[in-house]
Amino acid sequence: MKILTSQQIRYVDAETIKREAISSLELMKRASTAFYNWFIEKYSNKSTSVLIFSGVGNNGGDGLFIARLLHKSGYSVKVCIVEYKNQYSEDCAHNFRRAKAENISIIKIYNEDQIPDICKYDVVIDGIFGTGLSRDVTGIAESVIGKINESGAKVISIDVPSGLFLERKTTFAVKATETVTFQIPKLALFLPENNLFTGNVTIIDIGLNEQAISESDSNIYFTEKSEISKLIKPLNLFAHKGTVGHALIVGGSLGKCGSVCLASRAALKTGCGLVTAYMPKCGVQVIQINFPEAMAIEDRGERYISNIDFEIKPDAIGIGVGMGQNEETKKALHDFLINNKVPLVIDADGINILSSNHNWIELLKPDTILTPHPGELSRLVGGWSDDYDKIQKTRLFAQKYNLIIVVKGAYTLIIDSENIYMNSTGTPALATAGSGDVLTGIITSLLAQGYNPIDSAKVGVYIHGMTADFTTKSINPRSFVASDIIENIGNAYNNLEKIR
Ligand SMILES: NC(=O)C1=CN([C@@H]2O[C@H](COP(=O)(O)OP(=O)(O)OC[C@H]3O[C@@H](n4cnc5c(N)ncnc54)[C@H](OP(=O)(O)O)[C@@H]3O)[C@@H](O)[C@H]2O)[C@@H](O)CC1
Ligand SMILES: Nc1ncnc2c1ncn2[C@@H]1O[C@H](COP(=O)(O)OP(=O)(O)O)[C@@H](O)[C@H]1O
Ligand SMILES: [K+]
Repeated sequence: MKILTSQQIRYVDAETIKREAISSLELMKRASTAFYNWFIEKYSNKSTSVLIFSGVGNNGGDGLFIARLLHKSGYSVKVCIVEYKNQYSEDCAHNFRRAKAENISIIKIYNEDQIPDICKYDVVIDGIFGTGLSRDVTGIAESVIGKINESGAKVISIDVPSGLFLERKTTFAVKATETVTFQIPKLALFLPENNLFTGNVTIIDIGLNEQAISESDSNIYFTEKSEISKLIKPLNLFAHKGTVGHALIVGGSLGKCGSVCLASRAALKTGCGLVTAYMPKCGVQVIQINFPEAMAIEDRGERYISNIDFEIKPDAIGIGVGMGQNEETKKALHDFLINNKVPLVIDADGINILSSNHNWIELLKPDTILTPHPGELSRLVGGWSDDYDKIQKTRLFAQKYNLIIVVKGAYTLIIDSENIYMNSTGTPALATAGSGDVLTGIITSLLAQGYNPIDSAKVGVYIHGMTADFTTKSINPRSFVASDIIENIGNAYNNLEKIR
């Protein structure tokens, strides 16, 4: 699904009205009804008291329409119009008149003293500003947003938290508990630094014209299940272990050999036919005892890798997990990169070694996948001033070296020289030791099975996140560990295959 800018959203809005021959009011009705349906499912008790703050644009129009729907179905509703200017949008003015005629309690707010006691209400709905925000919030809107944030009330924002900029850093906005956004994912809703404003984000369909969305020129995508599902390769009836890919995992050092075990096990559980672990001597017994399905090759180093040398012919290699940064290991990585021709995933210390030897990055073949967490990324591309700057720096880095960078975290970003894919699966349960090692194993396995590098990254990150999504009820997220990801890879495949 494409992630669009506010300007593109306006275009899709206008094109939907034109191509489907509906009025703008009808589109507002669709959006408000979709919000209302979401709301009544979550707050089915009609004694819930609702305070709605509406602006004078179409976001405010939605707020008023929602007020009418809630009032009609028996909820106790009060509306405060935050009149930051006296020129209402046509559809907002229409709904204002209708709401008044329907005897909904409405007040206009021009100064702070008029703001009601927000804490008295069970839920606040925020419809002050939407995607039309064009400058910093000041005046009465600023005061109201300040009061909402101080109140500690449960706040649901319509489309976007009021005050959130879609294309640049936000410093002041409604701090929503939930944001219910209309159909098109907006980049700003999924950036770590905006989580304070957005709370939990839900995307709801409002019937915008799909053709108009697909015509919009965007190279940022929000990954969807249906798209990932189509990428999964079918199994061949005559497959044998030699035809479905051989993954090699290179890593480990004394005390960190578990990382290679996790990555290797994840690789095999993702479906490649063979896995070999390349480890220092101290790791070989560890993996052979813990994971008999894997083969192992011993490096000549006792405690760390000192010379990467093997005769097997793997289809993909994942390197770096638990590897450490001993000088001999660094040289071993350098020599390996000079000679390697096999599709490659680099993680953890592999990335750290490259960060401290920047000219080695040029040794990487096009479409090599790097999987940094935020700390590793900042060493690799340099620091950033905000999330937009982080994305821009990573994009330029990916373009310069022709690489695929998997920026790990909630809503992991997969950035190559042309596109950005934002992952939509996963929960904080994944913030656990070894979770990244498992991801390296999954992506390496997909590469070994013949998926192209960008699909390997997209599918791998998606499956990894799905394992946490499934288990929120069966495993409390606090006690979810990396092995639980591995155990649920099969369930993730089942789920993806179900919708094909
Ligand atoms: N996606 C869709 O297809 C659909 C979208 N819909 C809804 O429409 C919403 C977008 O509506 P919108 O364009 O009317 O913008 P919105 O944010 O309500 O207000 C803009 C007004 O605020 C003003 N203004 C801006 N910044 C300001 C500031 N700092 N301080 C003071 N004023 C400021 C600005 O004035 P101007 O910049 O022109 O001076 C303008 O008057 C969208 O979020 C969704 O809820 C659905 O109804 C239907 C389907
Ligand atoms: N809050 C979160 N929501 C979704 N995914 C997360 C969250 N926190 C971490 N993850 C995922 O968990 C993995 C953690 O990787 P990493 O930090 O390298 O772990 P480790 O070094 O312990 O293996 C990444 O894939 C990341 O995207
Ligand atoms: K809003």
